[in-house]
Amino acid sequence: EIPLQYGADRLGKRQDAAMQKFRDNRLGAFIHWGLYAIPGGEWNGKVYKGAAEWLKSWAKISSDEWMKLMDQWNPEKFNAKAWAKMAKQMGVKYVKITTKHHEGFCLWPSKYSKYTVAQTPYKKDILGELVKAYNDEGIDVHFYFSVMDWSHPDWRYDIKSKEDEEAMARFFEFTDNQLRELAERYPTVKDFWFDGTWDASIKKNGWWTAHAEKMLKELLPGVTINSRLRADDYGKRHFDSNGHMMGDYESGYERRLPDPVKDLKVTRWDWEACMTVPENQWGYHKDWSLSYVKTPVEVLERVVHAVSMGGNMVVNFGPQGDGDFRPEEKELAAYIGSWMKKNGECIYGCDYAGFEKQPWGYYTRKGDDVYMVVFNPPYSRHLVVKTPGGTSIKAAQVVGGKEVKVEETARNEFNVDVPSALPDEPFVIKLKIEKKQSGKTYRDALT
Ligand SMILES: Cc1ccc([C@@H]2N[C@@H](C)[C@@H](O)[C@H]2O)cc1
Repeated sequence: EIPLQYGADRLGKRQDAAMQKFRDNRLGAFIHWGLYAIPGGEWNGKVYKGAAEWLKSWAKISSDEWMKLMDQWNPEKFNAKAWAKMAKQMGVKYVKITTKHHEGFCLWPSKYSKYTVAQTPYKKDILGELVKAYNDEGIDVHFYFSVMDWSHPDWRYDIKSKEDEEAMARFFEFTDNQLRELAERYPTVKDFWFDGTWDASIKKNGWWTAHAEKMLKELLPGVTINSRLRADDYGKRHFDSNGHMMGDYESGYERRLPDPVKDLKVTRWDWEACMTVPENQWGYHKDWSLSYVKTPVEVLERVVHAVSMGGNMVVNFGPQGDGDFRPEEKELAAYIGSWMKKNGECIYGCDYAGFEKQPWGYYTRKGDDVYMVVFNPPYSRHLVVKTPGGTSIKAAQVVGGKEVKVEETARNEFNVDVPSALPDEPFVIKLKIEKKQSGKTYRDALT
């Protein structure tokens, strides 16, 4: 192995209680909320199709011009308790909030920046209100933090001169101050999810990324940190030059998921995916007709897909500038929540089952219970299950419903019956499995 000073701090999954809670949570929500929610993708009468939280970039707006939006920041419909109720009803166990996105506007009254809620007509500490409201509902709070800060004069994309080096030194001190401030003001925060760390200016300073993780873990024992923060001695990100994951969970699955057959390697480490409901909108965009908007079932399938491979899924919400949510997002939260109320046991605390993927859907597992989450019931009305060697199925029951017939059809192969009255939404069958060789003998073909 290559000797590294700023490579992975640990091999294998963290086994402490805080990480187990991160893992057991499984379903989270992202909140992308900032000045970009005010224009909602439109500038000077032109609607930009790109991600709304990047409007400043698409419309080539100067920071001075962009920050004038602060004078309009007064979300009169914002109600932290209502947001927390919506999250509770959706069944999310944690919420990741953009404390500061690339634009540099802070949802908390940071004393290190003049671009914060304190300098807006709203004045109050939005982040503080949200942390309290979510925590009061028993929901963990995670902080999204963009290292790249378009508003800061010392931010550099690359380091090509002594001045750049000196500027970035000041920038890292500014960032350390903000991170320490967040940790000290909101000590119940459970995770920092870093973004905006792909530029050369960060890759050439792997030492700082290791320092930032170490500093937060000293301030908040148990806190989890995403792999996206980290760059090693050679600028390698997420996984160091020896192939070991940095941080506590992989955070590369943004708007994409590992393949359930080809990418089983991800079951060896912790990982968390995040997704948008439109094709690519994190912040509020006023016109969702510009791209495909996933249906609630399509969102649900991605949640189950992630959990079936031992990962978490964070579903994104982009609140409006007035502090309310668009109807599509309220409906999505309600649908997911009603499904979780009936079937959440196949998500929360569940992991990869180690069964071969089948076309009808996904497996998840909790101890000896294996769940079949069915999205595509077959015309045969038989759900084929291929069990690992020495494993057999003792019983099968629809969650919230009746037993279904299980029949052994070949070595380590079973037919589990689809319920006679086919449910009108994805349904879950709970299997009782047992370590048992089959009583039957099977001959393989001679070919
Ligand atoms: C090219 C690109 C840069 C940044 C992003 C940010 N990461 C997501 C989690 C959002 O915050 C998006 O603005 C997305 C794509």
